[in-house]
Amino acid sequence: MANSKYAYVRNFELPDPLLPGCYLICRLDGHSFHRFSEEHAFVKPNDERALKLIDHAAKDLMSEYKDIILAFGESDEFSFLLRKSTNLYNRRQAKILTTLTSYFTSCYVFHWPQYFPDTPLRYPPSFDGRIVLYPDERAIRDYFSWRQADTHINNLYNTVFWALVQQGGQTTTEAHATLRGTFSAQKHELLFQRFQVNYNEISARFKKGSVIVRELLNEPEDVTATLELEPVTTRGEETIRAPPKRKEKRKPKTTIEILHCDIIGDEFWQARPHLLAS
Ligand SMILES: Nc1nc2c(ncn2[C@@H]2O[C@H](COP(=O)(O)OP(=O)(O)OP(=O)(O)O)[C@@H](O)[C@H]2O)c(=O)[nH]1
Ligand SMILES: [Mg+2]
Repeated sequence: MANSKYAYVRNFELPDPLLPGCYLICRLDGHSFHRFSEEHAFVKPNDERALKLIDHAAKDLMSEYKDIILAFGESDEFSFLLRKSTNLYNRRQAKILTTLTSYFTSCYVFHWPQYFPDTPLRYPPSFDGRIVLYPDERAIRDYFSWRQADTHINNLYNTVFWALVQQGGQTTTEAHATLRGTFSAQKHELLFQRFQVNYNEISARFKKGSVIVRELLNEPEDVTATLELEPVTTRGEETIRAPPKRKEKRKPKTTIEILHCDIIGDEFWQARPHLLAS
């Protein structure tokens, strides 16, 4: 074959399988969103439009890839949990990471005009991505607790910081200096005393981030099973019933829900044992 002398280059393409039996977390993060948020005049510290947009892209990704069972997002990042038994693209790392990242990015751009109707995109945004393998449920729960704790710490800091700048008239350098070394309780107090803001009353979306979960739907009774018992004919005194049909193994029905709730602690996970089961 004319091409055969070139075909050896194929051998340089090495397989990149992800270890079986481990949970996969794919985390995507906006590239240089400090600049992107400035150029597109995001509201500080939280732009609800931007957060709803990134949630929308994440939900689209979960609709497209059914093996994503849970996602958590804050600021310019989203983490996606894939079930440990997933065989998506034969668990090829580059294939999974690149398709997820590019589909998510396309969805972000695709829905942009819906959330920013008066702000045309000045340049195309991009996201970086990584996949990390986790061996057990404990690590998965700790991973999401870590991201949500991060959301809380950043949001509290940013809320007080921008109150000091926007309402308190401090420069950004002064505001950083005011907050240096302060504990959480002191930040709450400062917000309340100086700006009459009760942090607990701030939107849950800002305080807790976005949790997107594939919830199990309660399935209605299987009506075909009852119909199968109806007699189809009689011979003499004998009633002949339809032969029992082989019951189809149905996948449980699911729905994708966006929540802004505590994922730290047992309650969330105990209510959803299906998430980490397979
Ligand atoms: N004003 C505003 N800025 C936001 C919002 N969400 C994210 N950002 C910006 O996006 C940044 C995200 O942080 P990082 O991911 O650490 O920073 P980055 O500039 O994206 O840098 P890399 O991720 O390393 O490329 C924040 O520091 C903010 O500047 C928002 O709702 N409002
Ligand atoms: Mg970023």
